[in-house]
Amino acid sequence: MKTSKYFMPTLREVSSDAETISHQLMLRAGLIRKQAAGIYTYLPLGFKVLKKIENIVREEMERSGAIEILASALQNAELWQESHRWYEYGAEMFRLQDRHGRDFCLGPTHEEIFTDLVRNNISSYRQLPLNLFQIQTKYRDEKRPRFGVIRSREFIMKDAYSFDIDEEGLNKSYEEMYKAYRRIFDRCNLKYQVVEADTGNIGGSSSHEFMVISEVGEDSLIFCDNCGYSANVEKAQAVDRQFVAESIKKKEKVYTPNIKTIDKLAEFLSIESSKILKAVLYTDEKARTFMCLLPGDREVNEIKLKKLLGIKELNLASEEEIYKVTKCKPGFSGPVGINKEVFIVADNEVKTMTNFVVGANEEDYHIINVNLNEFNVNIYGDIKNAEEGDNCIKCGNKLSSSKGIEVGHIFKLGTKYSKLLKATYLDKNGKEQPMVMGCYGIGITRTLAAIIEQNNDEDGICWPKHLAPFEVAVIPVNIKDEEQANLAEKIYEQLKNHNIDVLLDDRDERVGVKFKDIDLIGIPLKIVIGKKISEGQVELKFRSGKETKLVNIGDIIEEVKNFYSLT
Ligand SMILES: O=C(C[C@@H]1CCCCN1)Cn1cnc2cc(Cl)c(F)cc2c1=O
Ligand SMILES: [Mg+2]
Repeated sequence: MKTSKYFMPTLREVSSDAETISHQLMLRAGLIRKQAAGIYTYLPLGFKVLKKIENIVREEMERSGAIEILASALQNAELWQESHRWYEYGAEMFRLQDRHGRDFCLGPTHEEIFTDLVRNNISSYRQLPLNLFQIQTKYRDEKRPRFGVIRSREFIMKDAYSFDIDEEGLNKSYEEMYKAYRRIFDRCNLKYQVVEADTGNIGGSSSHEFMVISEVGEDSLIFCDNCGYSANVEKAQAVDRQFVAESIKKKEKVYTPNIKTIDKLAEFLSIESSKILKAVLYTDEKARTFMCLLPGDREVNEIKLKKLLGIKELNLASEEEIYKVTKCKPGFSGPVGINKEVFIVADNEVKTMTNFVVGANEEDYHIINVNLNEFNVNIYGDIKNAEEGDNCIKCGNKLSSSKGIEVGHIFKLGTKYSKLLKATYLDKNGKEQPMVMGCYGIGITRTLAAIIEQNNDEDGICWPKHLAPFEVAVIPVNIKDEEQANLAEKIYEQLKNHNIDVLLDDRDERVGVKFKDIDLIGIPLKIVIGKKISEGQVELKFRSGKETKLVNIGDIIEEVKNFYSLT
């Protein structure tokens, strides 16, 4: 390919709404262009790398025995009504009607579609296990698309669905996918962590997420360097602290004028925030208001709370709802003296708290030296976020935390969809059984961005060699110099004849501009044709490490093949 005939519109600057380095570089290097909020066009360079990632995914999925299909993006509502999910998802689902007024959605995921396909075409245990996958565009109307293609409203996903006769079969399929995912992300040169994850409302028993370690990641992961325990903070557990028991002190109401936050209260009373009992009021889908209690230095984990109480909708109580329970405005809520009817859930760590501070349910007042006999907790449980510095639930070692970008998520679904959609098979006794399913997703476009997040420097993208949009860039220092231009053309042709994916930068630009562009788009190897031509030599410049090497013209093919270890 020659830059004079190519389409790679590079930019020097990008608008400030590109907050992450991958978003900035994908725009500047001419990989994508924004069509609308959360909707992108992939230009030639971006498309080429996308295809390389897809091929890695395809190869490893097929190696695991999965079979590729391509399902429709348009999905008929009937299937989502059968699975009761048509009304479960609200604004996030892109819905539309066809010319006959029939309801459709643009597929955000394909559990229903794949289950319907298999129930209509598989009927015997002899035809299982089966793992079907696709690489297809997904549509989700994210409330806040951000970070370029990392959280977009239209994205490319590899999604796979496995069908087995029983739990044991599912465990084997799940294990195969787990190994395939490791091979895929290893081949993408990604530094990632596999974490135990929440299954969300997709159902199923357990799931793992593949998290690319990155400060711009929206997910928080907790892990133990010692024993390898790692989990999304949504699900991560830590050892409950046992507070030192003190002898009971005299309870006392104290004036705390306008002190409404834990930190201000701890400072005002010169105590640790863990000596304060934090009370957070929530409402559920039945509009019941209930109170959560945790040590003041803990945060509520709403996913754990919902699971513990079996709640579908959880919202922070409004000022009115708080007033109804505490007869007070927010900031002074506490469990002492409220109506016995109000349901109280407390984190396990509250069990060992003594002489703690609570809101007095009176404006500008708190009560110190309160103890557990002053109120009734309906249920104790783990409703807190595990944090860095907590003790590992598995080995007791100190836990670490980092941010992650979720690039893969695999689920043991069980029989949720096969029961709802009657995807059954006849077992060897001729008895009808529901298939046991798993589902497995990789964000292809998100993986592209994650690779850039982890592979860049001040000059631009530093692709892992085998993922770069071109393998070599041939750059004559001065295209007007006949000898340089001819040699560049010759080298370009020679490389093409050896199946090297080469870009000839034949633009009439200063060499510095060419170097800047080629380094921005991250081509791993530049062959520079300049003054050394008189000694029959050219300069190889390597993108990562920025080293330079003079080679004889006759050795170029050898050198390039060595660099790509193609020999
Ligand atoms: O997609 C999954 C689970 C797995 C992930 C891997 C590949 C197969 N599906 C979970 N999920 C996420 N967002 C959604 C958004 C909408 Cl609007 C929807 F209608 C459904 C879903 C939905 O089900
Ligand atoms: Mg997920």
